[in-house]
Amino acid sequence: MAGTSADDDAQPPADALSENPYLALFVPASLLPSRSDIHDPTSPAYKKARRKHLKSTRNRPDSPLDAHRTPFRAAEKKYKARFPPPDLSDVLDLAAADPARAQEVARGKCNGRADAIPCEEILLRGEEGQAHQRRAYMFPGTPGLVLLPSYVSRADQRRLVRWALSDHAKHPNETNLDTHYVIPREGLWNQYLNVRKGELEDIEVLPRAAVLHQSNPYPAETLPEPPGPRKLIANEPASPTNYSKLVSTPKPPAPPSPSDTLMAHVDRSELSATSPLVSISLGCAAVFLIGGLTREDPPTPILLRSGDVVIMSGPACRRAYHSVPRILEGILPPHMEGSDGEGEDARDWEVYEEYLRGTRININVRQVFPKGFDPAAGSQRAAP
Ligand SMILES: O=C(O)CCC(=O)C(=O)O
Ligand SMILES: [Fe+2]
Repeated sequence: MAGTSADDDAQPPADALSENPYLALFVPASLLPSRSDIHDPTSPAYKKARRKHLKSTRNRPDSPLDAHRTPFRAAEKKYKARFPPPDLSDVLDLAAADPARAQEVARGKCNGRADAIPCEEILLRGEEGQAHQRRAYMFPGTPGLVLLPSYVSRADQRRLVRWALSDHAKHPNETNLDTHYVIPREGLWNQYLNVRKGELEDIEVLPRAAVLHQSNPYPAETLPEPPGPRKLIANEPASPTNYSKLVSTPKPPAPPSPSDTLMAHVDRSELSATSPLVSISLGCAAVFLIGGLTREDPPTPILLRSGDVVIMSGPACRRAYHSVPRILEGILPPHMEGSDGEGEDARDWEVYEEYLRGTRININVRQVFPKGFDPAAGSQRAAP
């Protein structure tokens, strides 16, 4: 976070105050934007970032994707931009209207707006009269999309972070790193924890290519290309009829990605194109874009914060283009900081916090096979 001085603290965040009536009540001066803030065009930080940006883009060739920039691609480029930092005022940010999340919102250098996108609010059943009754939001522009802001409790968010890193990202589960590296059975995260505790000497993680160079299961034309301008992905959607063919074709390893963002794609691996997908966001906030069945449909931008849940359901939404072009790294909600919990929660949280500060974790649950489909036989079972 940018450093502050007494002088810096005297500057009120004019735009933020006009957007969020709760800010004035909750924001400690140390959290207000400072003169060393990249969002302030008069600050030295902004000028330095501008010089760096001009220098780094001087001789860069245009990506072939930019020759015809679809509305989806244009939106991705906008939110990806490092300089100048993107304006998020057209991004839906429901936390901006929730007094319970005012501190979390106040930390952001760029926030969205609670009224940026038309949506319909529904009070969740069975929560009437509770202090913080949770709500769901539906979108007339994207049928099948449901957003449940702040659905996961703060304690559960911390539990899920531990579960994702320590319990889930290890054998027998596969991660994208398994494609390129020989990963220890206890998983990279647990190995890292043991090294930090001094219980284990650091082990070098070797690229698979270095270990298995003599037996490459992939035909030469499917090998990943070196990182370069991004290419559009258009895999054949899975279905009960082409399932056997798809599973018997080796999947080429994905090229190494320069960052944690997720390019526009349609979820095509599920044979069931209509069962709902449930997605939980943890850690740093991110801009999520969801469009239509082609990249020509302009996407809806939504800021997903820690604890938010998205449900993608129905044929239009399950096969809609979506992406995560931006993680707002460096800023965590207050409840993801500090080991002030009890028991399990207080145990070595520091290392999780340190990791999360630059990261967003997404956990999603999806049904791959339709009811009655037998993956071993590769066919639909006859109805009983
Ligand atoms: O990170 C997200 O919110 C979306 C993840 C996603 O689209 C995917 O895993 O297919
Ligand atoms: Fe996806």
